[in-house]
Order: sequence, then C-alpha cells, then structure tokens
Amino acid sequence: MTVDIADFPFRTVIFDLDGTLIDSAGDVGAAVNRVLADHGLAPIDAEAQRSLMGEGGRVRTRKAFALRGKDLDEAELSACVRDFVRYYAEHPIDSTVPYPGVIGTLRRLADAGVRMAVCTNKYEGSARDVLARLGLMPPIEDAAGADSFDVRKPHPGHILNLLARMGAAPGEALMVGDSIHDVKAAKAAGLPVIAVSWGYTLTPARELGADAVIDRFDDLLAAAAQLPRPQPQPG
Ligand SMILES: O=C(O)COP(=O)(O)O
Ligand SMILES: [Mg+2]
Repeated sequence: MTVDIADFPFRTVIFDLDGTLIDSAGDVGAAVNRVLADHGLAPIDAEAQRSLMGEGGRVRTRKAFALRGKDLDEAELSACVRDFVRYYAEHPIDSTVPYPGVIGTLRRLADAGVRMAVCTNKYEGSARDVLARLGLMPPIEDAAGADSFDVRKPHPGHILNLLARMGAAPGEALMVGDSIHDVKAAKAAGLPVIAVSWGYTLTPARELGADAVIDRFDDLLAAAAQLPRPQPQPG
C-alpha cells in the first residue's frame, strides 16, 4: 500500500532505539561478554544477549552476572557498568545496522517536516554516539537515555520530558517501540503506540497491547495512517 506522506497524522515521532531502529545486540553483547571475561566468567550466547536488551546497561549487567551465578552488590555493579559503557564505546557499530527500511522512512518523514527523537534505556551518550555514527542524527534531532531525566521507560516521564525538551506537543506525537516498556510508557503518557515485531522482546509483539503492530519498517506510514487522528488541543 502506498501512503501519501502528507497524510501522516503526527507531527512528532518518538522511537525506541535498540530492537526498533537498530539491530545492536551483537555489539552490546560483545561488551557485556568482555566484562564477564574480566571476572573469569564464560560469555553469554547471542540469544540470551537479545533477551537482556531493553532495560539499559545497569539491569543488563546485573542479569548477565546473575546468569553466570554471580550476584553483584551495588558498588561492584557500578564498576561493571562503567566497564561495559567503556567497552561498548570502543566498538559501538562493528555489527550494528539500522533495520531495513529505517533510513528511507526516516528521510521521508523528515522531508515532510515530521520531527523525530529517540527515547532509549541506553545511556544518552551511547545513544547519541551510535546514532551519529550510523548517520541517523539528523534526521533524529534529539535522544534521551536512561540517565537523561530522573525517570526512564516504562515511566511516562521519560517520553514526556523528552517531548518537553523538544518543545513538542504530546497530543500530536506517536511512539514506536519493540518492548513492553515502550508500550507501557507510551500509554501512560497518552501517546498512541506502534509495536515492531522484529525486536528483542520475549513477549510476541501482538501481545504487547500496542495500537498497531508492523512487521517491516516500510509499513510504518501505512500503520500510522490507520490510527485515530490526533485532535487539535484548544489554546
Ligand atoms: O537495553 C538498552 O540498553 C536500551 O534498550 P532500548 O533502546 O530498547 O530502550
Ligand atoms: Mg527496544
């Protein structure tokens, strides 16, 4: 189905990053495995690494060590997270790529004047670095991470603070993500949400409670066109 971009009903789109715009689990997982190796622990395989995506580096590091039978106290965890961030920064895009259709779709949206930003549980610095290296910033104009505000997904404040920072109206915004954290944050913030089915979620995308699900990034415009149009806010 071809969609006229002029019919795109939202002025702003907030995208989740990992598992939605970019396939990053390989590079993230390699950094996790380096930290485990520093502690004499065996690496975690690719499938398990994918299941650790979506809640950010601190949760991922804690769960990775737990999978290897080691419970870290808060100070040990902080040190391991610092190492993870450093290792990840050394090799952020060795295997990371935007999913098929991302670059073309973002370009079409940007050309139509739609504003776009990323709301991720990655740290903001890591997110900006990866987006810039992949040539996605612009068209992505802002990125908020786990450390940008005092709340993060699934808290709605992660999205709402980002929209406020952009000067964008929540009532005219759409969220797109791959996990239950994205859907919960969007719904609590009052945004319609489209789930993508190729991400890292263990829950099938159609069970996340999103307003629509897409199986290809190229279907984003058509799916958005089917959603109830945002109502202009008075004032
Ligand atoms: O787990 C992460 O580091 C971030 O994941 P997200 O981009 O899907 O929020
Ligand atoms: Mg994600």
